[in-house]
Amino acid sequence: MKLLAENIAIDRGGRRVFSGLSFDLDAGHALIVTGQNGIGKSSLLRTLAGLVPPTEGTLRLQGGETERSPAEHAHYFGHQSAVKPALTALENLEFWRDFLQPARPQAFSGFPVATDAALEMLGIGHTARLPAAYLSAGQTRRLALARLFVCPRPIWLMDEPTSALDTASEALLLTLMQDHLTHGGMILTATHTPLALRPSRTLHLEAADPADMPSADGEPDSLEEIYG
Ligand SMILES: Nc1ncnc2c1ncn2[C@@H]1O[C@H](COP(=O)(O)OP(=O)(O)OP(=O)(O)O)[C@@H](O)[C@H]1O
Repeated sequence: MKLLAENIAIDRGGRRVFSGLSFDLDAGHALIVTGQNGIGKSSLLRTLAGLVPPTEGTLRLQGGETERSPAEHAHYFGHQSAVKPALTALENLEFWRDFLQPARPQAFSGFPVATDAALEMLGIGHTARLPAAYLSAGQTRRLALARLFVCPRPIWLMDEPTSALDTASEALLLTLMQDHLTHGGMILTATHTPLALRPSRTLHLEAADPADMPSADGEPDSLEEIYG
């Protein structure tokens, strides 16, 4: 399974954010998207999630379920937690389990986790019957993360995934992300915090020229960066 982005351009609010962006990503690998504020990291993830259509270029998933788009193979874990405050933590998770269609192409061996087990796994089992409105910011993020486990999908699109998480939760998140890669999943994550995922490479977005037209260099700096 391989994700291919070819010559992608994205416009937001009538302005070109970047153009000519190409990269690929194999099953079991992470792509860490870096770059200064406003360069287009979130926009790229939202495009991959099917929320912002690219102005130019193509996105393809080789070896995926043929009748489904790359976005339908992906979980988007963005800045908003997509949690309904009036529902309990468990009800929120049951909603997402029933709403989302799992995607399990051949190269991906992720499996569904039961809703209560997913809450336990994220360390918030004791909040299962609480209205989500009563959860702390970090607990709400953990609840949003639990969604990724009740419905297996190979591509995780994660925008600043460590935000609002304490040190222990960050370590847990890293373990879960690494486990996802081990099962043949892919992770594209925009982050300002270094994440020690293996194997991973960096896609650094930067403004390229005096015309201030951002572009991207997807080449890793070194082999250590990929496999170290
Ligand atoms: N809904 C929108 N409408 C218009 N412009 C937008 C919209 N969302 C983002 N933009 C613009 O697109 C550009 C890229 O924003 P984006 O959020 O992708 O950057 P980012 O690299 O993720 O930034 P940060 O590191 O601050 O999160 C910015 O100039 C931003 O103002």
